[in-house]
Amino acid sequence: MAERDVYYRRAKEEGWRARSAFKLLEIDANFSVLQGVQRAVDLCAAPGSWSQVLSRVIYERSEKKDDIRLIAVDLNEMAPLPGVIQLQGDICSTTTAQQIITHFEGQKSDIVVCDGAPDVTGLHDLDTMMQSQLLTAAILITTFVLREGGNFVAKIFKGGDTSLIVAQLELFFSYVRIHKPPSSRAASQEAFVVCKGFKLPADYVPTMDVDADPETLTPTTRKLLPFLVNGDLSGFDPVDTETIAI
Ligand SMILES: C[S@@+](CC[C@H](N)C(=O)[O-])C[C@H]1O[C@@H](n2cnc3c(N)ncnc32)[C@H](O)[C@@H]1O
Repeated sequence: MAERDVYYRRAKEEGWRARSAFKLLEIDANFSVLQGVQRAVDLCAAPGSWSQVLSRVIYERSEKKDDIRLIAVDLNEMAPLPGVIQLQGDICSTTTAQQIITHFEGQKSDIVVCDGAPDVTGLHDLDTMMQSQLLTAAILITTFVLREGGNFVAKIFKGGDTSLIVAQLELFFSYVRIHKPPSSRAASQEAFVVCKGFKLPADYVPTMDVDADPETLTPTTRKLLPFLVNGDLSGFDPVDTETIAI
């Protein structure tokens, strides 16, 4: 039986909505990203197998079950899951970031995960570019909603500018790894970034407004935003890079 069928069958047997559940379970088994998590944001969540994993693992491990908050966001509607607040929206929109914050009642999340994938065209470069736009949106939302020290897991397409993605994430996380779980099909260009130890650089003020008037941004945000959005390093020099090191 082909490898993918094993995961597909196991997903059916164990009640997961998609075989993707095993990817997050395997990432957690390797990196303990769900340890101690009470609040979680699942970006690009439909049909909901990662939300199921978050819900099951967090409820199983938590001693303060009343204090658990899980938010799932997707463009598409998703069948309800007990204990999961659902937002139907675009992760590239400022409104989505604001709605997440509202649902957490001012508190921040312990983890943000994003398994987002654009509609694949089969054109490798285009697919990789659209995927990295989703990843950028996920990083920008994360700068609003993740607590200091929190974790981030997101899908990437390998073969894009992986080193640029890692450089972007290292601005915000003390630990960044690229990982391909065994349940991710070998032929797929998909992999995951696993990041821990979130910290906003000093003077970085979160924004989703990638076209913001530079004059309205703090100096650090003004320098980092072009880099985050399109990898433009022209605003950097070695001194600047040291200044923003976290
Ligand atoms: C691979 S599926 C996610 C599977 C999910 N992690 C699970 O385990 O069930 C990718 C999802 O990304 C969503 N998506 C793509 N672009 C999006 C965007 N801009 N905003 C929100 N969701 C998006 C799609 O609607 C799709 O449901």
